[in-house]
Amino acid sequence: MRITGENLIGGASRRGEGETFRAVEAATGQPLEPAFAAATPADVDRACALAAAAFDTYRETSLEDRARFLEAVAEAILALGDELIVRCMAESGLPRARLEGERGRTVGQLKMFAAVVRDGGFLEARVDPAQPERKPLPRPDLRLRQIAVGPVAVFGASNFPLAFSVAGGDTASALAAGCPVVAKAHPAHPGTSELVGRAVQAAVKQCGLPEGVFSLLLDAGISVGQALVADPRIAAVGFTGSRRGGVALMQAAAARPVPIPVYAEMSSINPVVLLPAALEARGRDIGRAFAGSLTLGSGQFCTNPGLILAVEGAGLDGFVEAASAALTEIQAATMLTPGIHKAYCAGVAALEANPAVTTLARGLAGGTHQGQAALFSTTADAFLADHSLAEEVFGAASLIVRCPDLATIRAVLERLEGQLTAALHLDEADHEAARALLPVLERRVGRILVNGFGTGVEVGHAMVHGGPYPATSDGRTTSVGSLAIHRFLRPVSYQDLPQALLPDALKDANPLKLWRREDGKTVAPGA
Ligand SMILES: NC(=O)C1=CN([C@@H]2O[C@H](COP(=O)(O)OP(=O)(O)OC[C@H]3O[C@@H](n4cnc5c(N)ncnc54)[C@H](O)[C@@H]3O)[C@@H](O)[C@H]2O)C=CC1
Ligand SMILES: O=C(O)CCC(=O)C(=O)O
Repeated sequence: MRITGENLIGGASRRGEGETFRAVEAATGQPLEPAFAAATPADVDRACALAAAAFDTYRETSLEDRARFLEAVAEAILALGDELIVRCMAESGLPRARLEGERGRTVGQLKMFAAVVRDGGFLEARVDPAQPERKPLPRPDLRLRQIAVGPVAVFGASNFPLAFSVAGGDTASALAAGCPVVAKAHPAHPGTSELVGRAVQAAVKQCGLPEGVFSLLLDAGISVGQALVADPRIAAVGFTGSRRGGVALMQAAAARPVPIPVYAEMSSINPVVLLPAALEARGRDIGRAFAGSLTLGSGQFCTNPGLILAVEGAGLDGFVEAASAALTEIQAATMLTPGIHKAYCAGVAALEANPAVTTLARGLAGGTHQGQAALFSTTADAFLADHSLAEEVFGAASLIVRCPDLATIRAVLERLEGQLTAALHLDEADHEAARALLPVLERRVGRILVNGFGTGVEVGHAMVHGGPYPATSDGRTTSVGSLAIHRFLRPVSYQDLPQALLPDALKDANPLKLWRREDGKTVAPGA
């Protein structure tokens, strides 16, 4: 499929008349063909108008039709074949195996949401039948279901150009909920975005859906994104990226005459706590495993282990030695964009220059656009005194905080901002210490894991990829897993509506065969 550099507005392709820009080959910094042209305010307006026009039809598509559409998107992405992978490798600098895996995750995610839609449980149908004889007052007939919130603006992430981008988790969950999507392509991978966008556009057509169900807009800067979030027809926003970008979108959404929710996944340093018995027994092994997780994808994961907490002693020394030895052998790897590489180098330089920080190890030096891994240490006192030490350095850099005792580890955790994940490395003898930390971790993070690292998020029903601010803008939700659909739904109650006017999900005959909550009890279809 030829990449044209056009915006996809409903069923049409339209060359923008805004600023022209090119994708950059991540490995070399060289511009790639073709030239892309940013959308104009008129393009944003048209995409939003089409999305609004499609909304009532799309949100009432049958569960089966909507599920088939999601599967058609998955098939269309696979049908792009190797061309998608090759373009994505060039634009992101990520290796083939990683991107093939990410494509599998993207397609799997769409299929999971197809199954969620078919199941219908997300509608959360509830029926409280009327009680006309109730004293002192009769009870009305009340029924509830979840409906789609409206058109959703999706901002793709630079670091997951497939699974968190144009047809990634935000788009899949919004479409599953019944929301049209207007996606804003990340300027770091516009070609990849166009290819995937065309696959979604083709699936919309193939399934006979209104064209406004999906549009894709291009921009090298921020004006299109700002206009999109300000558009009165947009009802919610999904975003993965920097704290600065996420907060700017939250502010833009809050400043609207009608504010809307922004689901932004932003920054996280993902504390890893090494408990004493585990450190003593296998500190070196954990150190080697840590070096692998830290440098995966050149460290460009928001789940990257950026902070290690442990009590001083021989166990920690063994961990440091093994992790440092492993890191010094690790090749530098191409980073996603020159800007992200520059930000990483600045973050590492600031740590190197901090008098309270010791540089323990650096990975092998690389080329101009390659990130060189870095491991640092500091004391708990220094960490607690200097807020900058808790800031995310996006890339393969991590800071070990040497603590005098477990109480200090707890104090450091109490001081951290909200995080996506926390990991505990423990043996059975550490259970009591872990039990004391769990309430703190539950307050601070979205996912607590044991004897592992947070990189590589499983897409499933029990996954939370979220966390209190600033890990995300709203810690009550997740951007990965089936629960993500709830970000784009809202409940509506129907009081005393005649059967003929009720949605199928709530009719007495239960034609959709849903599990429902009837008078407070969960009832199987047909029971
Ligand atoms: N925590 C995470 O998951 C990630 C964090 N990052 C961090 O973000 C930095 C920059 O990476 P990017 O991917 O370029 O993130 P970014 O936040 O700068 O951009 C993400 C998207 O939001 C848009 N955007 C940014 N600011 C905006 C604004 N004020 N108004 C409207 N739209 C706006 C951009 O055009 C882009 O499409 C990295 O160096 C890293 O620190 C990047 C990727 C993932
Ligand atoms: O670790 C993962 O699989 C996902 C990480 C992520 O969501 C991100 O880096 O933005």
